[in-house]
Amino acid sequence: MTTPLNVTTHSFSDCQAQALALAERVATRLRTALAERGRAVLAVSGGSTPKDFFARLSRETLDWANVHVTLVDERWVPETDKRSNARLVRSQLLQHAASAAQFIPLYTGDPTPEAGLAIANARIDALPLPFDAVVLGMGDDGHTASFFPGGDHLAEALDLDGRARVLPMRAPAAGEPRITLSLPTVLETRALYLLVTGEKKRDLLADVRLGLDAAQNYPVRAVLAQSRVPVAVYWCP
Ligand SMILES: O=C(O)[C@H](O)[C@@H](O)[C@H](O)[C@H](O)COP(=O)(O)O
Repeated sequence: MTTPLNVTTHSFSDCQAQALALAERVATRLRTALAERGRAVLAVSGGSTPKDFFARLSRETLDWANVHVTLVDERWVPETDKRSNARLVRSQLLQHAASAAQFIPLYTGDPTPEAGLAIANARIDALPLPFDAVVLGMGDDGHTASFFPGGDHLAEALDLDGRARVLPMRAPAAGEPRITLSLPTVLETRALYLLVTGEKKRDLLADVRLGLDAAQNYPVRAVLAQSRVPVAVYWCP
């Protein structure tokens, strides 16, 4: 029995075309927000996939000084660490025109995400939500954000009625302790994008759509099967 998904998929023959198309789409979303509300709010994910997207988006001409940029999730490391998503965003996205954006990191410098949770929650609470765009990635294990299989706060993070905006997350496949927006906060957006590459991730998404038993526990399924906001998947080989 297939899973009714709130998803449209945009497939590209090459990943530069994918990156450019998403950058143009997100830039349009930001320009609309700036025109209508005088400000825009963007949340992006880390990992290796978004580098080309970030490079393209960083060159888009718009009023970046009135754009708030934050992270969907973060590895609990300082920005001096190569694993830092804040480091990735500062070096790949907040360059060129986008260097003027207001960046709100999640890492607080506290020894653990649990210790930094109140500050991180306050930072997200202070944003003029809803987001205008949220860009997710996905791992080969079906995680997205830091919603990892076996995560210690996974059930709470995926609770659509949950009240926490940000949660700590420790999981076997997560590497460092993480901090992540909760699913209801990820879904508090005018537009939601899932940026994925490669056949393995394409097939994983197909398994979710087909409702295969193996896919039932992929955390990304919670994002694809919800009915609050449509998901636009951007895929390239
Ligand atoms: O902190 C992170 O790693 C991300 O936020 C995470 O959710 C990422 O999007 C996936 O792990 C995909 O990572 P790749 O793009 O490296 O495959």
